[in-house]
Amino acid sequence: MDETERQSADRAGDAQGWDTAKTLAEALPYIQIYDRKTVVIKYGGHAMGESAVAKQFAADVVLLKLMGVNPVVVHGGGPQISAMLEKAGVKSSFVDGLRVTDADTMQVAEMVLSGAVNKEIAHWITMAGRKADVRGIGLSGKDAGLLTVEKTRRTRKDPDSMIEHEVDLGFVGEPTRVDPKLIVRLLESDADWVPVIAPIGVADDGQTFNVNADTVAGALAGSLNAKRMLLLTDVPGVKGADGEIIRQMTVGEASKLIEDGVATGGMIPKLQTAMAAVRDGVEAVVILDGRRPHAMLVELFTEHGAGTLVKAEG
Ligand SMILES: Nc1ncnc2c1ncn2[C@@H]1O[C@H](COP(=O)(O)OP(=O)(O)O)[C@@H](O)[C@H]1O
Ligand SMILES: CC(=O)N[C@@H](CCC(=O)OP(=O)(O)O)C(=O)O
Repeated sequence: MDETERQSADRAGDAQGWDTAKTLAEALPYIQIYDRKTVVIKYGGHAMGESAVAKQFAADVVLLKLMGVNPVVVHGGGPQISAMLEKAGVKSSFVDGLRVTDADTMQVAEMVLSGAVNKEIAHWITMAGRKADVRGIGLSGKDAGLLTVEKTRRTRKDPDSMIEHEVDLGFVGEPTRVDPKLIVRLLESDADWVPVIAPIGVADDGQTFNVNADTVAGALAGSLNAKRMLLLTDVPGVKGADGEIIRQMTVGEASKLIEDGVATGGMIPKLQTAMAAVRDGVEAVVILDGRRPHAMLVELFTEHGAGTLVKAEG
């Protein structure tokens, strides 16, 4: 509290201040667990919603940084790409939650992801952290050779002939190599830098690819040996067959949800990413509602947690 606030505060009825202090004190064990640990945060396009919500997200990221966590933000922007494509009169379709990406779509996707969305999030982090010199740094998988990809292959069985044929997704890629040197340098620096990464990758021949943002977050979390990966989306967690949110599940249970068709659309790459990240050594992945103010803080710093946690078997 600064001096002006102190003068105007109603000191007699300040029970709220004591509650706040109690909450902070109770967070101490969790603050120590995450001290100087890397937490990869995937911020989905659906979670961004209105700018007030996104600004609140940026403020929470700054708070995490000042509490000693090393947040790395990977963002999506699916709905924002769709809106821009619609304006341009370009039709878009999805296969298993992945956008079929022709050359025109690729151009729009990169413009929206690396241009508009990336710079906006990095800027809001810088704005929210300016008094403490916390700075957002906007990058994409193209910068410093961060993300190498190869073309994603998908096959489908024709229901009549039962013959498998390839579905061409165009310029959709999946990570083959992550070179996290630049990110590690940024995190190790004494400066409070927060990397913000757009999900664009480059193939060995130099071609630019559109990559699902969950997949990028997972690959990066694995290569950084992150303590946690948080997937912020527009649902309170993963729903089971009964429609209830599942609080915790193993990698095997996550796989079964996809097999049984309980997880569909965008939830498929999310769960596949969570499973791969856990197998790569990320301690746990949490899928949670990014539209709810302070969801990340509830997950990391309270005993309740938020959303659905995916962890290894046993
Ligand atoms: N079992 C499930 N539990 C929760 N959400 C699910 C499930 N199956 C499919 N979904 C869908 O997945 C969506 C989240 O994925 P997506 O739209 O790609 O989000 P984002 O843009 O945040 O990455 C939810 O809004 C929901 O409609
Ligand atoms: C290949 C593919 O599907 N790429 C995504 C990239 C953005 C993304 O993943 O955004 P969300 O996290 O908001 O869904 C797309 O074009 O929509």
